[in-house]
Formats: sequence, C-alpha cells, structure tokens
Amino acid sequence: MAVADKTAAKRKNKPSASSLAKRIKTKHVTAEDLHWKKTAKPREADLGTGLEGFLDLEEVDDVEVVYEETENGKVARFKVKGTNVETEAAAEVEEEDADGKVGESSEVPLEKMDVDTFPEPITFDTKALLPAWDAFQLHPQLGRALYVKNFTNPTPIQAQTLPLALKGKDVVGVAETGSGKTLAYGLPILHYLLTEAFSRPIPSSKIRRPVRALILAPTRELALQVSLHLNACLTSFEVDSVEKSAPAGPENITKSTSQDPRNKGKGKAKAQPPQEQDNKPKHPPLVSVAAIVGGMSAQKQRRILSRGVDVLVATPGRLWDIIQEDDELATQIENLRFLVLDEADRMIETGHFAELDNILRLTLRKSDDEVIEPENALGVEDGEREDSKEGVRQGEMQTFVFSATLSKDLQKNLRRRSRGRRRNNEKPASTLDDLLLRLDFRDPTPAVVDISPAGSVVATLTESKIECLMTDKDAYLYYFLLRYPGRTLVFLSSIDGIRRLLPLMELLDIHAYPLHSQLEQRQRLKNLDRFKSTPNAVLLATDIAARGLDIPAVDHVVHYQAPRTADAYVHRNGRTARAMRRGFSLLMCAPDERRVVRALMHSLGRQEEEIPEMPVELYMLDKLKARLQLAREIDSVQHRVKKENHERNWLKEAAEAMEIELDSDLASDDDDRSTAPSKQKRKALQAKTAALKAELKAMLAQPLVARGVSTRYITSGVHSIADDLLTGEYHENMVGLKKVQAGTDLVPAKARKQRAKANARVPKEEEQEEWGGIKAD
Ligand SMILES: Nc1ncnc2c1ncn2[C@@H]1O[C@H](COP(=O)(O)OP(=O)(O)OP(=O)(O)O)[C@@H](O)[C@H]1O
Repeated sequence: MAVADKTAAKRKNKPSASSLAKRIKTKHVTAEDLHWKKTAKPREADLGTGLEGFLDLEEVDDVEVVYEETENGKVARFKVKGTNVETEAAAEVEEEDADGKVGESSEVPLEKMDVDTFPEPITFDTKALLPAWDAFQLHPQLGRALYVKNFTNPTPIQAQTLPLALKGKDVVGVAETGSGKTLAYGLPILHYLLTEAFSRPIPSSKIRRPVRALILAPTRELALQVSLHLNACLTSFEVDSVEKSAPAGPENITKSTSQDPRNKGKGKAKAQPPQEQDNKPKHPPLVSVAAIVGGMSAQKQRRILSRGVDVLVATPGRLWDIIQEDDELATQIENLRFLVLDEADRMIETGHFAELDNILRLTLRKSDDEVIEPENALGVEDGEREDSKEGVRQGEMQTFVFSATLSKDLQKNLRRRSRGRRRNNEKPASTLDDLLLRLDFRDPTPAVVDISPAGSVVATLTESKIECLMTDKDAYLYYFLLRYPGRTLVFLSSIDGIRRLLPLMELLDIHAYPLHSQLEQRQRLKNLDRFKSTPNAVLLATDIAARGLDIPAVDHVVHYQAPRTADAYVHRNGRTARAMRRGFSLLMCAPDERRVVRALMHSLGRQEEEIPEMPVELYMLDKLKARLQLAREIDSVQHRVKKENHERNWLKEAAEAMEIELDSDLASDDDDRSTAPSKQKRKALQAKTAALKAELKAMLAQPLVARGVSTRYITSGVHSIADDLLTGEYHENMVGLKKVQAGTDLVPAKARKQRAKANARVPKEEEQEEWGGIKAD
C-alpha cells in the first residue's frame, strides 16, 4: 500500500469466537510484521477515490483492526491469525503524516520460524522449451519466466554478456536502446540469488536480509520500471504460488501464472492471481526485488528495507538520504555481491553526482591487501587481453555498467587502466571517465561488450526532420499529430514550453499529458499510466523521459526542440523502435538550431543531410494555423481571467492575514456597486472566452479537406476519396490525404535537394528562352 491507512487493511477471514478461544499465546507485533502483499490497484483508483497516483497497493489477510482508547491516545490492535499459533498484534497508531500514512511502531519482532524448511525445487525443461537459452544454464525459475514472457531467444546483448557475467566477470555493456539490457544484467543477478536461495532453508521474515545487489538508475521512473521488470521474473515463484516440483511443461507453467500472454482468453483456471491460489503458510519471498525512489513515503521505505530486500533498485539521491540514517544499510552496501549502474552516463548529468560518488565510495575495497594487481595491467592494447579469462574472486562484488551510449574513448580507457584505484597521474577525460575510474572493479579486466550500431541508429527506426521557423513549430506538431495518429512522445527542452503547449493541445482536442520534474511523483506516474493506456495520446516531456523508459508501443518520438547532445538524441529516439518494433522519429529544426543539429550528427559520425524530410501539405498547414491562432487567443484570455482571480484572492488573503481592510472595490463580491468595474471586466472576459471557444468548436467540427478534393462528389476531384475508401487509405482527420504510417512517405534529402535545384533551374531556362526568343526576333 503506498501507503493508504494500514488500518484500512482488507479483512478477509475474521477470526471466529471459537478460534480466538483456542488462542494459546499472544504476541505483540508491529504493523511491519504483518504479511502485507501486493494487490492490483482497483480500476476505480484513478477516478477520484483518493488512490490516484499510488505507487502500489498492499493488503493483508486474516487481520482484524480494533481501536482502543488508552492513556497514550488511540491505539489500533491488529488481531492476526498466525500460522501455528494465533497471535494478537498491537501497534500504536502514531501520528499520521501528510498523506494519511501510519507511522512505525517499535514493538518486539516475532521469533524466527521455519529454519529447517528448504524450498521445494522448481523444474523447467529449458532444453526442450527454450533451446536458445539452454547454454546459459539459468535457474529453472528464470526459464519459466522467459517462457511465460515468450522470450524465445536472448537478444544480442544478452547472448554476449550472459556467459561473461555468469562466470563472474565484471561487464561494461553498450547496446542500442530497447535491446534488453535490463535482463542482460538482471538475469545473472537473479540466477545467482535464486540458486543460493534454493540451497538454504527458507529464511524467516523477521530477519532483515542484507541487500545483495544494488542497481542505481538515474530517474525514479526507470528505477521503478527495472524493479517491475525483474520482479516479473520472480512472479510465479513465490513459495505460496508456484507449483513446486511439477514436471516442466507448458501446462504447468501457464497454470501457475496469471501473466502468461498465451493464457489470455483460454479458460479460467489459467488466469488465477497468485495470491488467491492457496492458503498455505505465508513465507517471505525467497528472492525479493524492490525500488526506493524519491517521492515515496519514508515509512514505506523503512518497511521495504526491514522486510529484507535482495535486489535494491534506487536513485542515488534518495538512497544516499537513507544510508545517512541507516548504518545497517551502509554496511550492507559495503558488502554487496552485485553493483549495477544503469544509464551511468546519465547519472552524472542529473546533479546527483555527489550522492552517487558517496555511494560508490562505500563499495570500494577497504585495504590495499584486498587488491590483486593484474599482470601487465598497464599499457595493454585493446584485444590483447582475453576478457573471459579473468573474473572476480568467489563472493567478491561483481560490477555491471550498462548504457546505450558510452564513448569509445572511455571504453578504451577502461580497458587500459589498471583497475580499482585511480593512479596519481591518471587524469580522467570526462566526468563519466572519472566516474568509471572511481568504480572499484574487482575483476582485473572488466569485459567491454559494445554492440551499439554505427551512428547509434536502431535498425527499425525511421528518422525524419522538418526545417521550420521556431514560431511555426506548434503548427507543424499539430499537423503531425493529426496526419499520423498514434502514441507520440514529444520532447521539449523546458518545462515552460510544456506548460505553454499543454492548454493549446487540450483546446484542440488532443489527449496530451505532461511529464517533468516539477510534477509530483504520483502525478508523474499517473500521467505515464494514462499515456501507456491511451492508444492515441501525446506525452509532452522533458528529458527525464529520455532514458530507459520502456513504454510499450510508442509509435513516434518528436524532438520539438533539438536535443543538446548526441546522446540525448539517441536516448530520446530510443523510446520508440524498441525490441525490434518499428518506430519513427521527427526532428524539428529551427534555423538557429541547425548548428547544434549539425554538431550532434557529426559526433555520431553522420551528416545532417542523411535525415530525410517529412512531407507537409502546406495547404492543410495553413488551415491548422488558423485553429491554433484561435486556441492561443482563448488561452491568453483564460490566462488573464486566472491571473485576475489569483491577484484578487491573494490580496484578500494578505489583507485578512494582516487584519486590515481592503479598498471597497476589492473587498467583496457581494457589493454590486463597489465591485462593478472588476465584475464587469471579469464577465466580459468570460463572455469573450465562451464566444471564442464556440468559434473554435465550430472550426474543429469542419473536416480538413485537401486541396482539389471534393467531399460532395467523392469520385471526382484531383484526388478521388472513393479510391481511398476502397483501398482502406481514407484519412479521417485529413480528407484527401492517404492514411499511411509515418515514415512511409518521406522525401530523401538528396532527392529533395535535386528537385529543388531542378525547380530552381526551370524558371531560369524558361526566362532565358523567353529572353532569347525576344532576342532572336
Ligand atoms: N530476450 C528477449 N526477447 C524479447 N523481448 C525482450 C527480451 N529481453 C528483453 N525484452 C523486452 O525488450 C524491451 C526493452 O528492454 P529493456 O528495457 O531492457 O531495453 P534497454 O536496452 O535497457 O533499453 P534502454 O537503453 O532504452 O534503457 C522490454 O520490453 C523487454 O521486456
């Protein structure tokens, strides 16, 4: 629960009077000791029920909440039906924080339990069902998860890094966006932890298990996504829900999970949510993954950590805040088994470098005795050393660094450096260089796997551009959104830009949602969810959405403003064309952005001219400009009304606070005589807004018809609509233009130039002929 009042915990089985009578022992436990488990957010959660924007929701079974007045204030007692004895849990209702969450109690924890119970093994026939994964010998649970997800083959980065990581090497992985890097580092970690967990007794929920793997990600959304992604690999495996020791085969796997895409619509038995499958004693998950990010309540964080997290996914800022107050966590970070930097190059840009650096310091080896000097470490040329030969020593920390963009120079430096501690005379070439040199790779020769494509262009991505004036960008964007409907992610370089564009989009009936750092975390997640679930929506985002976000089926990426760096261009584009899907990107380039675009293309080893132009029907564009003009006017009037109201309210509040009387014309809405001028003004503005809105509504209702197209006689005109209707290419938004996917009608830059040249030549020749003709006469 994120965390709605714990006292609102769902109660399923109220203990009966007879069962209470059977109670043989009473234990006092904290709310933290209850077996909270994740539950789906109700559909109505987004409909003003007060649950909007919750990160997640948890419930607890078999608990009755009873309030009692005591001399220390109001106390909630949680009556719990335990596994072997019935217990009564009591937790004081501490002061609720601003979000209505209950604070922590300091009751005595339950004793350990089930120390002698080993988890029953899981089986999966990888050889038969997932032959392409068999060579890696992953834990059967992971085989199940991959099978359920239908990931029949490893992606290239997974195929290349898994053998290295599984044999204990440190890995720096560079591969294109959307190529499955999360599992490339996630699978080796989960494999290790699962293998370990299945070879020891089930741990007690009351022991705080140490964090074994730390994954650092630059943004909250990315951290939450990574945590979800890895958790999905463990979903069907929690001791309660997995069909243990069942013979491997599709039937067994599909029964034990509700997420199998192959299940959909194939019968009730296969779609059981795991938590409803049985009532066996509840154990903590054998391997747990959790995210800790900014915007999350401190109480929730503490609860996550106190339960025991094996894989902690975190943003550096929030993690450092917690570490400073939690010595136990600091010690755990010093003894990690895995450290991952996802999107390392981005982390040093976000202003969290200091926190990141502090965290990394904890992961350094403590004494020089622990450092084994590699033979001939310095001066080794690339390729001379075989990466696969070395690795970390048994139990030592393995480090994985992944990104779609790590410069070749940096990779070279990494290969060449001795490792671990920076040498005195060693000067980092960049901040990222600096960061990587601070990492204490235990492996004397970290493996560098770079399979990023030339120019960093993903094969399934179609790029395009529009050269236009800055002032025309709104119109071109509007044109694009109507011309090529779909899920479009628009990147702007400033929050102000998003704030300006959003009301215009709304007035023009476009479903647009904002995403930027000044929104509350719950609003950010809510907007992301809405964008994900609306097929024809627009997300107006700053570069916080540029890295790592895996939003299914983003059809288009639009660079409303040119990105400032080549990396930003690559990562923004990477939000589409993921996992071998098609994608399209449009770069809007104003004259004063040409220089930046040229430079960023150059640093990608490409020419600006390589990017083809997107064709635009100028006749349509003009019509859209008229709509936009009206929308802007409405927005400006609305803005004036808002501003007036705001100023008025502010004055009133300030006067009240200072206990002074305002001038009579500002004082009251009720006094008709004194407030007449401002009231009249407000009324006039409101009337103007209404009239303009009516005008815009009428305009939007008018179909946009291409030049030379007749809507009255659909078989006539330059372009026959009837043909489009017959071929299925009829465009509902722009009648007379063919309905095609973005990118299928691009004008290659060279062809465009040649055409422009030819066009430029033709009139000249005609003029000459004419001239010559006259001469000849
Ligand atoms: N072996 C696989 N087969 C099919 N799909 C996969 C496989 N591995 C991962 N995927 C899917 O590919 C998508 C992209 O994966 P992921 O987010 O890990 O990419 P990434 O390389 O980290 O991208 P970015 O650089 O943008 O962060 C995800 O939806 C993931 O579920």
